[in-house]
Amino acid sequence: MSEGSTHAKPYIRVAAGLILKADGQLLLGQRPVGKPWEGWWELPGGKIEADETVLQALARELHEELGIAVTHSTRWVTYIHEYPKTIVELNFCRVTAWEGEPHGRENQALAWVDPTQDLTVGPVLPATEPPLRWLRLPDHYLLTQLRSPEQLASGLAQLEQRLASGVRMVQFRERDWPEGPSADSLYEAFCQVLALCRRYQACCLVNSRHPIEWAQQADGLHLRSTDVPAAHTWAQSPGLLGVSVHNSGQLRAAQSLEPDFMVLGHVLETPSHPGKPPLGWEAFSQLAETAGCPVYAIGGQSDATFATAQSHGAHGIAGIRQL
Ligand SMILES: Nc1nc2c([nH]c(=O)n2[C@H]2C[C@H](O)[C@@H](COP(=O)(O)OP(=O)(O)OP(=O)(O)O)O2)c(=O)[nH]1
Repeated sequence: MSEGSTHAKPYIRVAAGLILKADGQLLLGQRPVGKPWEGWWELPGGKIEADETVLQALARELHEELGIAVTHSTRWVTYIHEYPKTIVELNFCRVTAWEGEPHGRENQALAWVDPTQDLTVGPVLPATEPPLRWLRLPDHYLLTQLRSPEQLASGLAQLEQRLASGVRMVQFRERDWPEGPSADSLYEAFCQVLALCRRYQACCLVNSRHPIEWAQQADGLHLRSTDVPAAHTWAQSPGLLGVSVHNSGQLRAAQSLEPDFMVLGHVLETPSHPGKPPLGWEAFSQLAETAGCPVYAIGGQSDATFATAQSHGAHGIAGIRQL
């Protein structure tokens, strides 16, 4: 190393809370005078001490900064951001229950904002922008299963039922369509699915087994893990990008595409992967922690597993049957 060359940047581990009211409002705080980035808005939280877990640090920081006692929090996304002088590992956690009314105990201003709209405060720290974007992702991700022209009408009726009961993100994926994944008859079915999604203001992503042009007509592309290497050579398609992964190698490869989210599984036994051993929740949470973006759990998921999925770091659940 030549004289005067820079030393490695300090690596700071931070726990930051997405404090969410039941109506979706999110709490932001303004960095107080005297701190780096003073006046910028951020998620409440702070540095993790050596002997603390992420959730312990979060609870301590939120008590110190806001005077609240956290009663329910889950890990969400761990995201690494490089600033000019530091590298920050942000352990974003969702906080959905607490005691006390948050108030700035460090002279910081606070604001409840609607994360689905343009922010009424600003600017937010650069590393705080991704989680605000990710919060817009619905927590249920439904995969279609129309199967065949004969079963199309009943498949569409089932899809409409799921949309009517609140599903807001759909992946068009037909593995068994008898005429193949690019057939004209399937394109017609896809157009009907897209129209249904539009009617319910749900977004529709198209699986990469189907023609890329279909994804361009919809709201984004969902890549199979086997299509990740080829995706580097494709022109970037607009909209959301989701990627399916099953192990750490695939997860690393998917990261290079900087997707909006990943789908990881199968977590539990599922009829679509008979005889293949499931990942289980521990492996799921260890892998999800390294993804750097929201992760949906897939495989045996239903409302009965939703809380377990979130307590293992999932953004939400994905599936065909029970969503
Ligand atoms: N709390 C929080 N920190 C964030 C966010 N986004 C982001 O880049 N950071 C960065 C800014 C800082 O470099 C670091 C947090 O450090 P900090 O200085 O606030 O930590 P702290 O509360 O423990 O402060 P101190 O002990 O140094 O006074 O993480 C965010 O949304 N919330």
